[in-house]
Amino acid sequence: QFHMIKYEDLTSVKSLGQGSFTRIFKGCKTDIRDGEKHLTEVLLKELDVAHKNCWESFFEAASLMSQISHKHLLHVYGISVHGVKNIMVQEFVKYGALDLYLKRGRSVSVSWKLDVAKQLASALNFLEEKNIVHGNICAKNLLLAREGDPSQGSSPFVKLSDPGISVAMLGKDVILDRIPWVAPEVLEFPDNLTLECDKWSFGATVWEIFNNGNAPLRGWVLERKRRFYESFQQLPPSQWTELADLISQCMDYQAAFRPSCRSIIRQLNSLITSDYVILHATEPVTQ
Ligand SMILES: N#Cc1ccc(Nc2nc(N)cc(-n3cnc(CCO)c3)n2)cc1
Repeated sequence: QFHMIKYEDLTSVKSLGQGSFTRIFKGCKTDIRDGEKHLTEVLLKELDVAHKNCWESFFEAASLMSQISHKHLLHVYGISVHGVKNIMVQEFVKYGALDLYLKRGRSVSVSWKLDVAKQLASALNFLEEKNIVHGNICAKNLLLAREGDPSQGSSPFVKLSDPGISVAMLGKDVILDRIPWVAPEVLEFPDNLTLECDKWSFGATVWEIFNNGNAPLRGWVLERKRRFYESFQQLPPSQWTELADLISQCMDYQAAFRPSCRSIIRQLNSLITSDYVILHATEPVTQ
């Protein structure tokens, strides 16, 4: 279901570190179109050999992203298999993962953050309309294509990355480690990812964005994370009550009570017009 890219048409330029079970490289793809040689800057996502057995799930994620197209969904050019190497070839998104961008201490305005949240909500709405579950919504999987001018509040532009290997393929410990992004019901039924699971993850991701990319429950051990769900705890609420309300609606332990994407977008729109935004034009950067 997707384009196969010849390994010899790819060159990797430099390593950019790793995602979970993958390593990522900045690279180049050459293709010949109407007799001309074209070079395209790409992101090469290589599945760790140790997780070679997950290659179906790895490529399923790629095919999900290449079957549909939306301005806030990452474009996947195709895949390349060469010996033990399984490589997903993606568009190179200029500023990389949003969590790292925010952690680098860029002071961005509240309206900048709301803009990003709204773009993610519209990508989720698009997937919901097609009844497609992403399964790994988090700030690390939000890629920043345009910075916008954070202080002038000129708008950023984000793209949702592929979900990677399905959480159902991974061990219990990986699922526990994804607390609080993974919906509570996924711990019991990892094979049954629903659209509601993405709503929960959306809530945790908005929390990250408004906490400057700092991970919620950062550094907690798995046992403590598990107890967080067992005792139905919520993330520390933002002092902006309307935002805290939206996050806790998304992170409702009863999946059926989580809001529709349309409701999420409506609530974000009313947040954007609230006076809190003007009062907190650029939050002081809290390290
Ligand atoms: N310094 C720097 C820098 C690094 C990366 C990019 N670009 C880019 N493009 C993509 N398509 C995907 C990713 N990416 C980043 N982390 C993951 C793993 C979690 O998904 C995926 N990064 C741009 C600048």
